[in-house]
Amino acid sequence: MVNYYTTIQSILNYTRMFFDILIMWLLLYYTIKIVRNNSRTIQIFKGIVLILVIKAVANIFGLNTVGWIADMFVSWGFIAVIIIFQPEIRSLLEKLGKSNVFSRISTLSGNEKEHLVDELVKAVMILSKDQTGALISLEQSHSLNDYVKTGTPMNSMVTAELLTSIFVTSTPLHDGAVIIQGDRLACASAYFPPTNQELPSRYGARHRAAIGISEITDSVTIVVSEETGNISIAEGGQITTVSKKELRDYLLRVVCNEETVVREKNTKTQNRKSYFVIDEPQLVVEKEIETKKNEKGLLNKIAVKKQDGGESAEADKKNAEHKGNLFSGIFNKKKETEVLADRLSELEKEEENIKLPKKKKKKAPSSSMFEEPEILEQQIAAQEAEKKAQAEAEAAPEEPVQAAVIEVLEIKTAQSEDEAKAKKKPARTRKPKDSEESSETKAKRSRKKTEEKPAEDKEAPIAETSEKAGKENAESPVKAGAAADITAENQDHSPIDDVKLEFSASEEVNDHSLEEAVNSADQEGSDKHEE
Ligand SMILES: Nc1ncnc2c1ncn2[C@@H]1O[C@H](COP(=O)(O)OP(=O)(O)OP(=O)(O)O)[C@@H](O)[C@H]1O
Repeated sequence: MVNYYTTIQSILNYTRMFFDILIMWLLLYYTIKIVRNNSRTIQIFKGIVLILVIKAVANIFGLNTVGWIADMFVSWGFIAVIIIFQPEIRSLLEKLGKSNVFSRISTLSGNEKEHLVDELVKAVMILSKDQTGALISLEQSHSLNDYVKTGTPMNSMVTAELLTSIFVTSTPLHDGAVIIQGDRLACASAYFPPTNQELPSRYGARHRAAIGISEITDSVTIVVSEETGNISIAEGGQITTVSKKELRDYLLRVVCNEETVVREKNTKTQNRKSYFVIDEPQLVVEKEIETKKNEKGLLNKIAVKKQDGGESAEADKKNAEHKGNLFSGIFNKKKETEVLADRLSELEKEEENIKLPKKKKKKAPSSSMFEEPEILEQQIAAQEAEKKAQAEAEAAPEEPVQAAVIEVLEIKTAQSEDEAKAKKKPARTRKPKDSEESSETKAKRSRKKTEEKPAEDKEAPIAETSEKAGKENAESPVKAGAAADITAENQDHSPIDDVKLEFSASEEVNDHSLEEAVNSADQEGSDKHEE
């Protein structure tokens, strides 16, 4: 009797020990998992380990003060860790609270599960082909009821027709996500909290939302890109671009819980992206982390049903090399892939029966549409001002000539009127000769002269001014000609002569009118100068 009692007692003790170790192991496992998935926690974990090492070293060598400080850190560190990891702890507890032991999906029969997978694959294939954006989340053990509330409740059977209709862009329900609970389409237009991870710019709001929901729940989210038609799966904060076949394999595993074969060979560590792997993983270089190829990540979970009879490792390797991506190596069963291919081609045929409405071609936005309205207004105003200035310049071609004359007058105002009168005669006699010359010839002559003769002390400002006027007006024969008149004569005559030439270009100018012109031009020049 005593023996029986002690045996039961020892069995109970062993059971207790077993559960004790199991719970501790689970705690350790999940702690390491949380630490490893978060770069912030890795840093903090390293810090804690460092303090423990310092404490041990201090104890060994009898460094009392260092040991005391390390002790303080350890005893208060517990509270610090709780404060620092508050968001992580909260989400962990939330997950525990919301997890169902029996998820809706697990209560479905085998046929129902397979039907669900087929309908999903068919819908995604159509949406991908049509490049219609979609976001479909499959509830697992963690309830998505909170997110169902954010959308439009539907509670209908999952069919490819319904799914594709929802995401047609002209429908009111297309914006947001569809949530599937079990084999029911719970809601459309649901809103998911987007991730805060730093992602490449090509991933927009839809992909962010998919990663976001996969971070806080154990749901599996399928994303169809509107831009590329690519299909991606988000799970556990990771997103992976998959092919149609890979999508089906993955869903079979997730929904039907088919026994899978995880690749066992090639256990060497290799660089793999932390959360992004596209069809050609070698092209992706962002945020690489060291992971084991055979570890149970998202990629490795995509495997096929286990069957009797094996295929040689060589064939598997060849297959992997042929496909050239991470998914390829995991398919161990040739027969199985053939069966899958058959089912896929069947689905493709069925998919052809569903036609989506033709998309309206959107007008590509011009770059100016993205600019600020104020900047746009400023640009328009500047353009108008430029046009106005051009129109004015065209309407008043003589203005530069007048300006040049005024400049000449300003420089030469010191010269006496008598001198000007004395030089009137030759100017008048020369006038017909000048007027005979074409304005272009004058311009050429003026430029030549200016180049040949460097301006003399007295004449320099005039020459410069004339040259400037000539250059400015080189494009316009009228302006150039007028400027040349002044330039040419400046070399031999006084500025008053030039003025006379200018103003008597087409008609006879008498002394009186010339004086008046000189005076008025002088007045105008001084006014402008004042301005
Ligand atoms: N937080 C969210 N929850 C649910 N759906 C969202 C959320 N954010 C965006 N979406 C959906 O994504 C659409 C916008 O996608 P966006 O073009 O920004 O994403 P994307 O990741 O660049 O994908 P695509 O390649 O399809 O363009 C929205 O019209 C909406 O339907």
